[in-house]
Amino acid sequence: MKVKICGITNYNDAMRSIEAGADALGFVFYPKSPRYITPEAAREIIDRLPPFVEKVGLFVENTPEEIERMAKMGGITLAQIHFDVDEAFLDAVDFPVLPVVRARRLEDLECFADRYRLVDAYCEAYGGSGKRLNLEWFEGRDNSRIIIAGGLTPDNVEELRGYGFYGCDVSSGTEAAKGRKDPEKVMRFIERAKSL
Ligand SMILES: O=C(O)c1ccccc1NCC(=O)[C@H](O)[C@H](O)COP(=O)(O)O
Repeated sequence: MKVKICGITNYNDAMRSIEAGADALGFVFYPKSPRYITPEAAREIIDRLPPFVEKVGLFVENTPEEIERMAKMGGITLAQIHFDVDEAFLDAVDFPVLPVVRARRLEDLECFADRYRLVDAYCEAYGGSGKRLNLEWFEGRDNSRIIIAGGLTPDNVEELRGYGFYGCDVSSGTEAAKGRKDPEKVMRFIERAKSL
């Protein structure tokens, strides 16, 4: 399973995550987040990172024009879009896009059926809440295009076994404090997720 470590704010956390086996890193371009990083600061980190690791920018309620401008400024390779967007909005963004579904219930998952999407627990803060999703919603479904997020930790990630998710995403469950990673949690999370 692919693993994204989200909420990267500094070079050391980025490198430790990559060395532990992360497939993707997330940079939160949302000023109200405790993990906020400017596109310029993300660029300074990303320019020093090795290739073949996805650098994901997180956008909340931005226009396609803002997303493109910040994405290029930040040097990211994929835009993760937190918004109640439709297909037309996604098509208007001139950049590879990962739409986020904030799930309240099973029916929410039916949208974007032909795209890969990240499914997160519904919360006012848009993400990084540590709130869990109900895994029962995913039983008996094709989850091969779903990246599961929401309240995952090194201690519960093995519960994802058997669901066939494409990937998983974690933020607060690998932190020592908001915006600072705990290297031991990062290593343990990735090791267990990769064993599924
Ligand atoms: O992490 C944030 O602060 C954040 C703020 C605004 C929009 C999205 C945000 N994070 C999104 C993520 O992809 C998180 O990794 C995801 O919500 C899971 O978070 P957690 O439950 O803490 O593992």
